Amino acid sequence: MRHVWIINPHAGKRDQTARMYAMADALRRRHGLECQCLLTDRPGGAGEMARRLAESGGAVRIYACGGDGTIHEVAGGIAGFDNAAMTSIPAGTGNDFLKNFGPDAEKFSDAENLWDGPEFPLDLIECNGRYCLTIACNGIDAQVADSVHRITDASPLRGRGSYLASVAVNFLFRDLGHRWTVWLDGRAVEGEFALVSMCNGRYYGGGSMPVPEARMDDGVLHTILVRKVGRVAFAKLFAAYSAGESWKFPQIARVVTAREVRIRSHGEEIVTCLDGECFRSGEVTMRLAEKRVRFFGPRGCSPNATAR
Ligand SMILES: Nc1ncnc2c1ncn2[C@@H]1O[C@H](COP(=O)(O)OP(=O)(O)OP(=O)(O)O)[C@@H](O)[C@H]1O
Repeated sequence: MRHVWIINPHAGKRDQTARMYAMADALRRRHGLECQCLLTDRPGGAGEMARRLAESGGAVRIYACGGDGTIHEVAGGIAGFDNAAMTSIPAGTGNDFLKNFGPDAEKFSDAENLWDGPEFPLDLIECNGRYCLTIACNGIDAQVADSVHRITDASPLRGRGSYLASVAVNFLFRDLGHRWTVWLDGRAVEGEFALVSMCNGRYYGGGSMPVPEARMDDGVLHTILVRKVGRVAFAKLFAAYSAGESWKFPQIARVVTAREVRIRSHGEEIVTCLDGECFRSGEVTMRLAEKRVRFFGPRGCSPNATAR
């Protein structure tokens, strides 16, 4: 069994490459493991490295060292491969994925808790030929995520701070609605939508939790649909949405459990964000990819630790 660290030196506030090398070295010395460290050289590099390792055919455990973007790439790279499993060593800014594990998230910082940890398969969301581990969002929340990257590059704000700044910018200066047709397992709904987000995990945007019932291994995806509303109504909804209480606004928001959700825009391109990584297109299809990635973690941990 190989143990491979895929390290994103550009994740988080400071480069943690040296700490990752030291952890890999410690496992090599203490347990005689075959450990290797690889550094990403560009965006998308972690996904390609993970895929190459999985395609090589041998048993491999991959440690995604970075933030949600790095985890997203590695999960997409090994999705569907039986010989490859992954975990996360947090070195990112938001690290929203690990929030799903509750207090056990801290244990992921030490590879000593990981190398022989149990495996459990997680569901994924397949979206336009890519994979998403936690939340696939479309509309205003994806626009917010898209702007977060620009704010983070251009200011000292990080994490929740840059997220809230991005919410303010989009809320004040962008259109809050889009004319879309949305198919829920083939059933069409037409109208103006602020956002349509499919949730496998519970957290994004530095800690917002739109659907607290979402579980990452139950073969069920929860999609939250929010209709276009005025800025005042949206401001009232925002806090409830982030706290998983959008049920307080039944005229505006609803949650469905469709296995496939398709969105077609009748105007500008749809902004989609998968685990914080954004792209634009005219049509988006999101569907359940059940138990598609093998994940391992500290003994006793659960990706549903904070689920209601
Ligand atoms: N060598 C590299 N050079 C430049 N960018 C890279 C490199 N390797 C990876 N990236 C990009 O760095 C970005 C940020 O990585 P990541 O999301 O893991 O960290 P983060 O943004 O600090 O954390 P989080 O997403 O948890 O807030 C990703 O979009 C990834 O594609």
